Amino acid sequence: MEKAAVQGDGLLIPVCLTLYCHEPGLINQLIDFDKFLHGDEDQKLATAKAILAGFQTAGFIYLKNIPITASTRAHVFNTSAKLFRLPTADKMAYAWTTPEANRGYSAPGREKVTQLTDMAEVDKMRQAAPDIKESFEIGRDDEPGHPNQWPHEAGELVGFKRTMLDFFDECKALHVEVMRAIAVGMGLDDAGFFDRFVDVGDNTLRLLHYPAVDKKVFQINPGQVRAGEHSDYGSITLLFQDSRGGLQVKSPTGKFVDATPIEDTCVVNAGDLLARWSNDTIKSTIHRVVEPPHDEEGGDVYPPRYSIA
Ligand SMILES: O=C(O)CCC(=O)C(=O)O
Ligand SMILES: [Fe+2]
Repeated sequence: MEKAAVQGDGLLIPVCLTLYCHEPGLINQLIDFDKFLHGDEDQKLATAKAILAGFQTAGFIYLKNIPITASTRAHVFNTSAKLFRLPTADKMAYAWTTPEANRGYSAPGREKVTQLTDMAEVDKMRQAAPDIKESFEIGRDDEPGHPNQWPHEAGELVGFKRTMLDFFDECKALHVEVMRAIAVGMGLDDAGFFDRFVDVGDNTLRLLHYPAVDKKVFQINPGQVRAGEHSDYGSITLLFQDSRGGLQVKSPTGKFVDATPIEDTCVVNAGDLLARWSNDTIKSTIHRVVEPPHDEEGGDVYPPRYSIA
């Protein structure tokens, strides 16, 4: 679901991402996905075309009326928060291991998301402005040689695995449907053209927690981010974000614009693979997470942000 993110030990791993903005060339696409799934032929086609147009312009869209219910999403966010509440030592027992596996826990400071590929440059950037986040990656559960790092199910974490595997499956199904919309939008005869490339479920479910952070951190260091600028490496990313804000998308003019959270929507962005598949007619847009745009609570600290890619 998600470009290379660079782990603290110098390994490249996949990462992910999202938008909403008013910059020319970037879209304000809020698309009713139910019209693709259950509408008449005209609605299906119009919706598919809007989705494709969104990916060809901003590279980001918002979908509403997706089949994954609000209560499921709330439950998955709550379950994610429970995992991140574990003591660090417990989480480290499930530490992310290798890029091939791309599963498990990455503690704050370990992963630096960036477009840089020179490891010395990446290390310099990590020193100057580490990402202020922790993440937990889950892959398909039946991949030989790469077991998921399931946390011990006691206390608050009872049911974690079932919750995440069910959500993984729902996201996988939605992924296949969005790819079908792209195929229809492209005018391909076979709406299922992309199915065979995406239905194995080689996806990454990425739980993200951006801990509460002292506002001074951003004032002292103008380069400080919660997650560095990057493009995602895969076909598409489905991104669920809380209401905190901070996600930004790079416009064609090079300016970062806010991808403001919209309740009850899923942000979907195209990744590098889909850009390649489409001969770069679809855009894999650079995005990042910075301090929240609104300081609702006041005080010295920004509250945490949770998202799931
Ligand atoms: O947390 C977010 O909103 C963005 C996360 C992201 O872009 C990523 O993990 O690739
Ligand atoms: Fe991303």
